[in-house]
Amino acid sequence: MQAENHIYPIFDRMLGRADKEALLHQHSVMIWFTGLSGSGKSTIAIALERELQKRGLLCRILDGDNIRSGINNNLGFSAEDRVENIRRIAEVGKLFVETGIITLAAFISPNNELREMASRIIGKENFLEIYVSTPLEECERRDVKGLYAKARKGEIRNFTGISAPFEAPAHPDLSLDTSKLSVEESVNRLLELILPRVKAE
Ligand SMILES: Nc1ncnc2c1ncn2[C@@H]1O[C@H](COP(=O)(O)OS(=O)(=O)O)[C@@H](OP(=O)(O)O)[C@H]1O
Ligand SMILES: Nc1ncnc2c1ncn2[C@@H]1O[C@H](COP(=O)(O)OP(=O)(O)O)[C@@H](O)[C@H]1O
Repeated sequence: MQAENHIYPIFDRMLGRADKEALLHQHSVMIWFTGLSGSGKSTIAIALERELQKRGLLCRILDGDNIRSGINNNLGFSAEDRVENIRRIAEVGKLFVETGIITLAAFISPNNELREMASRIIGKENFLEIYVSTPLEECERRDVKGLYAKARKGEIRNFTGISAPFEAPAHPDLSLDTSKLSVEESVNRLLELILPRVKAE
């Protein structure tokens, strides 16, 4: 009882998302990129972050390079591990969004169940789903990391698009096929969608 009396007044005084957003002169949102390996998720996120920063907007990118190599370095690509991967990313993403930061997550997140879980954790109203819909043939032609070749040879198991499924989102907020759109065109489409939401009045 005594502990509660001490703790509650402190929580009452804790600064909230609105205070952080006011400090940063922006509104936060989660921009969730989904698509095959090599579809262009990270490339577009990086280019978008630069454009938002030019406009005085603070962003944070979450991608395989900073998540799978760190907080999630004990996870692989089984169905169970992908659930835990996305769950942790969504929880971390939620913290950034609550800090007023525009958050860009670039993960394959290969099915509706995973993306719905992320949206539920972060809050539907804070979540924009961007489907980078570049066809498998183009991703495989690019084969940026040589992983498709290895997957075709059976050297990598459960490889999305080859030996593990990818379920396209039914109603994404935006679709970007990078076999047809330049990076600049994709970024411009994203800016049209995002700027009205994130700019402070
Ligand atoms: N089996 C298998 N399937 C898919 N991808 C694999 C696999 N093994 C390693 N990789 C590399 O890991 C990157 C995908 O990680 P994600 O965290 O985005 O995947 S997931 O959302 O949990 O499905 C993905 O990187 P991106 O190219 O950045 O998408 C791959 O390079
Ligand atoms: N129009 C385009 N949009 C995005 N990426 C493109 C485009 N054309 C070619 N690429 C190349 O495709 C690759 C996409 O890789 P990456 O961004 O790492 O994809 P992902 O994060 O989805 O795995 C990069 O080498 C990038 O330079």
